[in-house]
This record gives sequence, structure tokens and C-alpha cells, in this order.
Amino acid sequence: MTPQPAVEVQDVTVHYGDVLALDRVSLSLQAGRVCGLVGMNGSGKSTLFKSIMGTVKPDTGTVRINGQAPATARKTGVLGYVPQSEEVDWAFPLSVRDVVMTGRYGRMGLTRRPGKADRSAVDHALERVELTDLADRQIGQLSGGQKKRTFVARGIAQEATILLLDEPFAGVDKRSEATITTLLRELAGAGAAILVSTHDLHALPALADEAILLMRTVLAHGDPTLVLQPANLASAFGLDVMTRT
Ligand SMILES: Nc1ncnc2c1ncn2[C@@H]1O[C@H](COP(=O)(O)OP(=O)(O)OP(=O)(O)O)[C@@H](O)[C@H]1O
Repeated sequence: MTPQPAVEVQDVTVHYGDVLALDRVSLSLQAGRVCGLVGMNGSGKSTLFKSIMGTVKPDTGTVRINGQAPATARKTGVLGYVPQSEEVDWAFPLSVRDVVMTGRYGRMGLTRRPGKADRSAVDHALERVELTDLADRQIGQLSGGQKKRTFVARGIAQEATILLLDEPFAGVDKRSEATITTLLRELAGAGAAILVSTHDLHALPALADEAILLMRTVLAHGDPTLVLQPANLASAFGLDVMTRT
């Protein structure tokens, strides 16, 4: 018997007004695997993440997280989300440690007073993303890669078993890229289900166990090298992007 998928998206369609962002998308993600999500700008990647998080409601179709509705699953803290940088207010007066601590809020109850276990989970997460030295810095005062690592640390502190990362490698230095790639492989090795969107097609085979090619609908899903075949890329991008980059 195949195990219940960590994430199951069935026949999901999303419109924004007249814009069709997702068209009958179906896919499933399994625990212990990194899945790379690729597609051109506007192909619906962020909308897919938001549908899985439950912050965008599909017009039709269903999303199940470990068999539960997204809003229910979100409350249990299983879903970790690393947003696109544009979605974050970097001027907000929060330190790196504060942001990582928000990953513990679900466990703290209404008082939101961190206990010893919360502080130690945050310290551990900061160590894993190599940001201990910058823990007290305001989040706007970070490099692109450090910003991404801050949100990855939040997912680790949260002990999320499903991690959704919307372009964690965009505008990121090589060190952060390597740190994040290694971390994602380790987290999947420890049983997490990971969906990560990226424009770096060359890096995909080293990062991901499987890949999804999205263009409003799923064009291909499977082994990264098969998904990235020229014929598939031509359908998704209209160009030979592997030889172009
Ligand atoms: N809030 C919104 N209102 C109207 N249209 C939207 C909204 N958000 C996204 N869209 C449209 O929906 C489509 C899918 O957008 P989405 O952001 O999901 O794509 P994406 O693949 O993440 O793009 P990118 O790689 O540029 O981030 C696009 O045509 C976009 O213009």
C-alpha cells in the first residue's frame, strides 16, 4: 500500500478575476523527498504554494495536508513556508531571532511567552542556517541569502514536516545557496516533504529527487533529468533554456 501523501492536490483550479492562474492541477508530495518546482514567470508557482498553504482558495478541486484541510493542518504547525522576498516587510522592527521565534508561536498558546524549549529550538535553528552571529540584527539589514536563511530557520524551529520554499535561491550568494541546498537534503533525509521553486535548472538534479514543470497545469512530474528534457522545456518556456543559461 502506498503511504498517504504529505500533500495531495487534486484537480485544483484558481482564477484571479479573469486570469486563470492554475488549471486543474493535480500532484502529490511524499515525505522524505525534495521536489523542485519550475516554470516561467507567471506560470502559477506562487499560487500553487498559496493553495497548499490554504491562503488562496481554489475555485474547484481539493488540497489535503496529511489528509487534512490546509487551514486545519496549518494550526498544527506541520506546514513551513519560506515566502518570496517581495512578500515580506523588511522594514518591520524584528530581529532574525524574532522571526525564527514566530515559528514557535503555534506551540506557545495565547501568551506567546517563549519557554526554555522554544529558546533552545530557535538557537538550534539559527546554528543550522549559520546565523547565530546575526541573531539580533534587524531583518532589513541582511543580505538576500541571509534573509532566506532566516525563514528557513523559522521552518526548522517550527519543526515543520512539510516545507514550501518560494524561490529561496533568488538573489542569494553562493554560500547561502550551498547552505540551503545541504539543509534541504538533510531535512528530507530526516523525513520532511519539501517543495521548492527555482529558476536554476542546472542545480535541480543535485537539489531535488523529483521535479514538476508547471505552466498553469502540470506539464511533467518525475525524475529531474527526465522532466528537464528539451522537449518539455520547449513546451514550458518556448526556448532551449538549458543551453541558453
Ligand atoms: N493577486 C493577484 N491578482 C491578479 N492576478 C494575479 C494575482 N497573483 C497572481 N496573479 C496572476 O496569476 C498568474 C500566476 O501568478 P503566480 O504569481 O502564481 O506565478 P509565478 O509562477 O509564481 O510567477 P513568478 O515566477 O513571476 O513569481 C500570473 O498571470 C499573475 O499575473
